Amino acid sequence: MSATPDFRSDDLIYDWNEIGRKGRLIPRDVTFFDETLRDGLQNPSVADPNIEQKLKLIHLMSKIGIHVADIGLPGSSKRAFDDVLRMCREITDNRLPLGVACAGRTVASDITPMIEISQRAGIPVEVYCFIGSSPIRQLAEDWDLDTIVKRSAEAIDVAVKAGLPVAYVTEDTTRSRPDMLATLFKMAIDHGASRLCLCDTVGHATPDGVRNLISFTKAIIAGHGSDGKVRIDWHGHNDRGLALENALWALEFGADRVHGTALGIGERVGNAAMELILLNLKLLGLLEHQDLTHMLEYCNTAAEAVGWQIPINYPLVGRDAFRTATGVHAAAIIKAQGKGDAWLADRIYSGVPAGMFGRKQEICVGYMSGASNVNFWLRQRRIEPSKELVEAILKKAKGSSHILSDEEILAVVDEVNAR
Ligand SMILES: CC(=O)SCCNC(=O)CCNC(=O)[C@H](O)C(C)(C)COP(=O)(O)OP(=O)(O)OC[C@H]1O[C@@H](n2cnc3c(N)ncnc32)[C@H](O)[C@@H]1OP(=O)(O)O
Repeated sequence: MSATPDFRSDDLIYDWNEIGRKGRLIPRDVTFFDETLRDGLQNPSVADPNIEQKLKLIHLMSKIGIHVADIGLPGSSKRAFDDVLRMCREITDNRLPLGVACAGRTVASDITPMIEISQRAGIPVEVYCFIGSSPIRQLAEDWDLDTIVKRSAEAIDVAVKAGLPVAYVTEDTTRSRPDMLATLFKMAIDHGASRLCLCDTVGHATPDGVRNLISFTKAIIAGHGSDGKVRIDWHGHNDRGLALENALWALEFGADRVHGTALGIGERVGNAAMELILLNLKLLGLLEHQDLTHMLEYCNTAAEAVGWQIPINYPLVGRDAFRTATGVHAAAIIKAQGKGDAWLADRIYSGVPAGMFGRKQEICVGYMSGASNVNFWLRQRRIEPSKELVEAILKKAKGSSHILSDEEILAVVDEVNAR
C-alpha cells in the first residue's frame, strides 16, 4: 500500500488563474442589476410570466443578495404598469432588500408612470432612460445629435425634478462615436444623471472594447469633476457568446454595476447570465454578501416562468452539472467520500464545488461505468453489493446505450436475488 501524500490544503489546488491576474480591482461596493423581468422578457420565445411568478422571482433575487431589479417598462401598457406597481408594493410591504428600476424611452410619457408608481408604492424607482446613440441608430431614426441631446435632457429633467435617481442609457454604446458619447455623457451629468449605462445592445463588444469604453467613460466623468459621484453600469448581450466574459471584465475595468438575467434570457440570444456572473465572482473569492444556495431555485423559477427548459449541460443548475456515470471519475469521488473528506469529494472532478451552491455530487450507472459506480449506487440504497450482483448490473450497463434508471437496476437486483 502506498503512503498518502502529505499535502497541505493550499497545495491541493494549484491556481494558474491567479498568476498575473490583473489584481482584485473589483470595488467592494459593486452592485448586481437583474434584468430578467425587463430585458429577459424581451426574448421572443419567452412566455410572459404571471404576477405570482414575477413576485417569486423578486423574493429570490432579494434572498440571493442581488441589489436592484429592473422590473419592466411601466409606460408600455396598462398590464406592465399594474405589474410594476404590484412588485414595488411587494418590496415595500415585505421590506425586501431589493432596489427597483424601470426602463423607458427618453420621453416624458415613459417616465411619468415611473414617478406615479414611485409615489404610490413609496419606493424610489431608478429611472433607466434610454436612447440610441450610435450612428447606425441615428441613421435609422433620422435623429441628429441636437435632437438626441434635447430629448435626453428633457427626459432626465422630468425624473430628476421628481427626485428619482437617473441612469442615462446610451443604447448601442459599443458602436457609438467618442465625440458623440462625450457630448451625451456630459449633458447627462449636467442634468443630474447619477449613472451612465454603457450598453452592448447588439453584442458587439470584445473585452478590449469593454476596457476601452470604460476607461474613456471614466476619463469623461473625472474630467467633468464628477469622479465618485457618477457611476458606470455595464449592460451586455451575448451575440458573440462573450456576454459573461465581458461582464466580468467590465467589473475588473471599473464598472460599478453589472447587468445580468437568469439563465441569460433576453433580447435575441440574451444577456450575461446572472448566476454565472455570481458563480465566477464567488469562485474568485470576490463575493461576500450573496447567498448562492438559492441559485437553483432562482433559475428553475425563471425557466418555469418563461416556459423554458434549462439545458442539461448548463453550468451550476443543469441536470448534469454535478452528475457522472464515468468509472474513473466516479471511483475517485467515491474514494474521497470514503476518506470522509467532503471538501475533496466535491472538488476532485468539479471545477465548481456543488456544496457551495446547495447541490450535491451524483453518481449514476451507465455504459461508461465501472464497479465503483455500481457499488456506490447499491450502498447508497443499503443493498449489499455482492460480487454476483455488481457483475450482473455492470453487464446490464455495458450492454445498454443509456444511463440505467433506478427501475432497471432494481430489476437486476430482483433477478439476482431470485436465483
Ligand atoms: C433598451 C432596449 O432594450 S430598447 C427596447 C425597449 N423595450 C420595448 O420596446 C418593449 C416594450 N415596447 C412597447 O410596448 C412599444 O414599443 C412602446 C409602447 C414603447 C411604443 O409603442 P409605439 O408607440 O407603437 O411605437 P413602436 O413600438 O412602433 O416604435 C417605437 C417608437 O419609439 C421611438 N423611440 C425609441 N427610442 C426613443 C427615444 N429614446 N426617444 C423617443 N422616441 C424613441 C421610435 O422612434 C419609434 O417611434 P415612431 O413610432 O414614431 O417611429
